[in-house]
Amino acid sequence: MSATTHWEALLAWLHQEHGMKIGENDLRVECRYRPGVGNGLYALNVCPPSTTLFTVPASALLNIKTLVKRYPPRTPPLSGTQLVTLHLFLHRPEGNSESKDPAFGPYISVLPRNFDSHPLTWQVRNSCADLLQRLPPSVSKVLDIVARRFQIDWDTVFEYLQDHPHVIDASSRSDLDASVSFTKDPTTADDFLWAWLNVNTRCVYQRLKPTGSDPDNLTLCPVFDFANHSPDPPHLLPLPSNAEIWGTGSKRGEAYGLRTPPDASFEKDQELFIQYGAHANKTLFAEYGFVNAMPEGHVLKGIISGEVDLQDVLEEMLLARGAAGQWIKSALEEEGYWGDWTVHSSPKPAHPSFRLISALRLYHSVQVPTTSIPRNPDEVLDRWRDTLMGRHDSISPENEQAWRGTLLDICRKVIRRARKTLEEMNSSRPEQDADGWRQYAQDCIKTLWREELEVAEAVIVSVVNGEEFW
Ligand SMILES: C[S@@+](CC[C@H](N)C(=O)[O-])C[C@H]1O[C@@H](n2cnc3c(N)ncnc32)[C@H](O)[C@@H]1O
Repeated sequence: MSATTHWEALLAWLHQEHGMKIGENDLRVECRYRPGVGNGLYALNVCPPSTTLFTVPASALLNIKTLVKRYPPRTPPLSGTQLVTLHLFLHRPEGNSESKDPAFGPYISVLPRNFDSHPLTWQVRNSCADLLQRLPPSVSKVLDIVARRFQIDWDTVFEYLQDHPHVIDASSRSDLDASVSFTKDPTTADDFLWAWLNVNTRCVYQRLKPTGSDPDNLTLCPVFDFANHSPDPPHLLPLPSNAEIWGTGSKRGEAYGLRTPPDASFEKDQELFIQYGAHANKTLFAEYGFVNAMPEGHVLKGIISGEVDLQDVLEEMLLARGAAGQWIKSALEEEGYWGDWTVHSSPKPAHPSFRLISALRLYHSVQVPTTSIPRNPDEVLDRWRDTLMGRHDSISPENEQAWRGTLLDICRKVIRRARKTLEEMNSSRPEQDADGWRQYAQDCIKTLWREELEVAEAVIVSVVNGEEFW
């Protein structure tokens, strides 16, 4: 089936099976394909502010409410992510054919058929080492966290299938039999990964449970999940929810959809975006497999906001300080200042985060390069804590000068390694692949390094200009 036929089949299913209104005043968007980004949502006509673009009935959503009764219970229950992933896993389309799921088949059939270009796929399959090795350390770290989440969900669902092998009988696939619940072979893991990535890259927040922060408040919503991300407004907004307004959660789930914001209208044929949270590029890449576009120089000039996470650099520095480093690490952990040490290109001037400044202040509270613990630890810590609490602006002028100097060294190091990797990547030809995604992935990785380079350059300018940061 072509993309257009898939879209039409999806609309027919939403209308006929779920009673969704698809007249021109009820469905004001259409799915269209754009190379590099895939499918997206486009306005069929001019859309004034505060216009409902479409409403998908609750019964057509894939979430804990619509699925829980279909599967035997477990204690503790499968999470929303695990349940939706299990359902997709059991009804994955075979080859180029359609999903045979009698309940959600036409929806499952429009989902991406593979995630070869997603970095989690490389990590789980142990493939594309050339790309994985080129990731900035901070991106590898986020990817490891995503991979751990995937592994926990896969282990849990696998265990569930072992306890309930007859669940496999509900699968509409011809290639799944009960043996799946006994062997965790790579093909089965790959099927589960496909399902999990669909959930992780396409689920949206929907208030289903009484507590707003419940991790099961997520849903796969047809049509909605064609919306791509843009860091810049205007963004479409989810339809208001009664469950959210009353703070109650929703017994059977609610219809869901999108509307235009109160302060923006959209032209006919314009692509319509949502914002997948205010994520840094490293998170967008590890979770969703893409990065925000960054024209050269825009981060350096502060036109686009860039961020670098310096965890690996600081950890290396602390390791080199022996017992003193270990002592500093413990103090940072105890005060809740361990990690999340970042530098930013905007708002101007480019600057280190307060957490980074604080870590560097403590680092220099023990004379560098001394490797032994200070003789007056309480005194050292008290003076440092005064800066955390705002009782003092600094530990001392010498300490300020020292951490600013170290920040310059760190930025120079970041620039060196970014330049080196970019040069290597520019001089090596990417491996060819049939779908052409490798070039796209390489470009994303280069953007990640360029962000590191430009943020570090901008911070050097700030330090050299004597900017005060707080
Ligand atoms: C919710 S889906 C959006 C629809 C998707 N493009 C499709 O083809 O079905 C999220 C995925 O779309 C892609 N995507 C979203 N926003 C993007 C953007 N600004 N640039 C590139 N890819 C984007 C990423 O692959 C992401 O994992």
